[in-house]
Amino acid sequence: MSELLGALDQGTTSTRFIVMHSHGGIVAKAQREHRQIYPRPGWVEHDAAEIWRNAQAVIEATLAEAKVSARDLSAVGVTNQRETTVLWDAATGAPLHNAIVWMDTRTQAAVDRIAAQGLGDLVRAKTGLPLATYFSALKLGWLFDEIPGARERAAQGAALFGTIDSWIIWNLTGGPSGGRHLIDATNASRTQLMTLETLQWDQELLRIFDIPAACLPKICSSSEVYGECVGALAGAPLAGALGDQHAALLGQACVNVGDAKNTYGTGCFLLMNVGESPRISTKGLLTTLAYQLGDAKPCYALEGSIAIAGALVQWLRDNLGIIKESREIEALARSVPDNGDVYFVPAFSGLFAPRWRGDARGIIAGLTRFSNKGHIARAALEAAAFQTREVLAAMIADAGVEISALKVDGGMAGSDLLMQFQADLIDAPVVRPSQLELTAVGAAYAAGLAVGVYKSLDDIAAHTRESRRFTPHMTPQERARLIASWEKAVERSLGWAI
Ligand SMILES: Nc1ncnc2c1ncn2[C@@H]1O[C@H](COP(=O)(O)OP(=O)(O)O)[C@@H](O)[C@H]1O
Ligand SMILES: O=P(O)(O)OC[C@H](O)CO
Repeated sequence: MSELLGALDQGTTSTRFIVMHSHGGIVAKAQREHRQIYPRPGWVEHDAAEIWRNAQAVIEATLAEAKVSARDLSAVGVTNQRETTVLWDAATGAPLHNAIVWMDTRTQAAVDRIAAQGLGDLVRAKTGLPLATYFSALKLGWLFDEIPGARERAAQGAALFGTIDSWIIWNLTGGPSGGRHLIDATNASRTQLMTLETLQWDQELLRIFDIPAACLPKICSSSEVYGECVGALAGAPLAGALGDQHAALLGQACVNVGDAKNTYGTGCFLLMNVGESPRISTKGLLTTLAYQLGDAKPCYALEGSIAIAGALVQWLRDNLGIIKESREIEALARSVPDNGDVYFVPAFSGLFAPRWRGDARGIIAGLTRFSNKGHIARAALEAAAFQTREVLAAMIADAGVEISALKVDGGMAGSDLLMQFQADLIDAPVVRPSQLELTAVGAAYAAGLAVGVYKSLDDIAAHTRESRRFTPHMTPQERARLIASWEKAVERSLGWAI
């Protein structure tokens, strides 16, 4: 018999809540965007209080649409944009500063300083992550350096650190009145403060990044009962939490070694399940925790992280105004037969995997009097596919496995033009599921597993459904020509920010 599950997906651009049947069908959902705050070039912030207000609003709206109460939900899961760093007052629940978002580059000087101390290899060996502006530890260090007295208050446990899952879980379970200060192990694996092998905070890393242990949340598995919700979800057991990319991996049922998925959201994140031992990449990929489900052995993944994908579509919408809604990019891109030799390298936050070049900045290359906004739209869509191809090549080389087909999800995977171009570029089928909300679905699966709605991962795998398969048609010569031009454009984006 089908049971109802809930999941809150707190993403980079919006927050949504879904109610779904345990067989995977979505009953109702509501979504709300939050403000993107850009105080300086390269800086990106969110108001964590606004995010919490939006979370409550979408929960209420979804329950009303589904005509159910929180007590009808067998369990609720949370999934979130990762790395984004919140520091808040334990007594009042007020954030001490805007949250610093994962794509923010303000910590580049700190990256360079720690690299100059020769600590990069040690940090990577312990955490699976390169030194980069992307991860939480340096963002938290920046907050401690900039907010007077914050480090001292944190050392007394009066100021609490969390990624967005922690912030939401603390608030959902009571906030200042007894809220649970937790982080799930997948999110903890993105802080650069946790040892990947042991899934514990690492004392040496805490010293390197100058972080007092008292402000850190307790690390929990991704699937267990963390507590009972209060407020809009009163009475529902909170039982699942994963970073959004890990949730999508579970939502796509990538539960066997070699299974991979690519999620096209604000950024683009390709994860491959590599099984029960973490393997450190030699090709510029991250090693990360895939998930840890209750007492079961943890499962690890290799990840290729691309900072800007759908965000480029939003940039064309918000900063240039050449489209009014994201989905309009498809028609604009189809108004031209090809990219007209225009390439858009969206290195707005430097380049992430596999290059890790903090000094790169965005460029549009190949413009002539012939170029028009259709070519720019097409180049913007194609940029996600070129970056994915590069990450996939690194992953195949690193993991030593071939990929028979690429599973995709996320808002931007709605673009048929992009999905066809992706299949052409990687010369392998791209498989789109019947619905793209697999991040939220994955968090609901984790919650359902914890309370026995699902007995095993096989139960989950039975619910994934393919809806469309894009097969490659491009000639090898055309593919090689396009890739060579893209690489020429990438070379020109490097070394801009120094
Ligand atoms: N039809 C579409 N074509 C291209 N891009 C799209 C389309 N629909 C949504 N997007 C882009 O996808 C992103 C939203 O996807 P989503 O998975 O909700 O992201 P996130 O979880 O990062 O907020 C936005 O950046 C948006 O511009
Ligand atoms: O919010 P998304 O879907 O763009 O995902 C953001 C990632 O978790 C950042 O690491």
